[in-house]
Amino acid sequence: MNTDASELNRRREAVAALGSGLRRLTESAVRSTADPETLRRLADEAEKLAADLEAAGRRPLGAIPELDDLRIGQRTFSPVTGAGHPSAPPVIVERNENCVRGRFTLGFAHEGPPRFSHGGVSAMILDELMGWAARTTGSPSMTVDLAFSYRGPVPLGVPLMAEAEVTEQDGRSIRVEGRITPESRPEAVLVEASGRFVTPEPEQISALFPGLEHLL
Ligand SMILES: CCCCCCCC(=O)SCCNC(=O)CCNC(=O)[C@H](O)C(C)(C)COP(=O)(O)OP(=O)(O)OC[C@H]1O[C@@H](n2cnc3c(N)ncnc32)[C@H](O)[C@@H]1OP(=O)(O)O
Repeated sequence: MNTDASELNRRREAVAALGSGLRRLTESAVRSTADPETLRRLADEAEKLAADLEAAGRRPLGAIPELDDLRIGQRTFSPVTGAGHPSAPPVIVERNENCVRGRFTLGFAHEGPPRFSHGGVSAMILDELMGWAARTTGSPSMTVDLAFSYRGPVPLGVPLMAEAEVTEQDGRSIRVEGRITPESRPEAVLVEASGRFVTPEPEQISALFPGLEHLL
């Protein structure tokens, strides 16, 4: 496959375009009040679309898309930040020295209590952003312990912000704090998180991610 910069850009834009269309479809599907005949017809069309995509080529389990950069946490098909993922908000991340900030808006696809986000969605967003913050230390790491305090419901359809920063590093262990707030009121913390990330030993990395060591 041709992987020069312009070809990668064309692919990046096309992946984002498909992701955007699928997000609109997902949002429409979970809001739909259509009659059963319409739903069945659209279900058949969805099966055909899926078959076309499958026939056009699929990556095997464990293969890293060429658009990804694992060293900074960038995953094209991440369920949190991936422009190509059908249910990612997607969170748009800015990296700073030892902290990261993500901006996003949640929709019906992320609903838990009526009008508010599912608690697991908030947890998933914080886990990912805190992982990006841990990566600012320069070492790859994995979440081993993560605790959340839900202080207020997270509204759908409102611009939100997630922030995470490294608070301590001791050998392989990295402590990270995170929070979700409305973008317009950063002082109003809705979800708070505290976690620990551990850098696997080189032999653990080889056992867990064979062949990918040079990408981590
Ligand atoms: C390499 C990067 C790839 C990209 C990752 C993307 C981010 C993710 O999505 S991570 C996914 C979710 N997380 C996981 O699946 C991790 C599962 N856990 C593991 O595989 C292992 O715990 C692993 C490999 C990280 C570390 O294993 P191992 O080296 O045997 O741990 P171990 O020696 O027992 O513990 C290391 C330290 O962490 C602590 N620790 C381990 N597990 C926990 C835990 N659950 N809670 C609190 N502390 C823990 C230990 O107490 C120890 O601390 P200390 O050094 O102070 O004694």
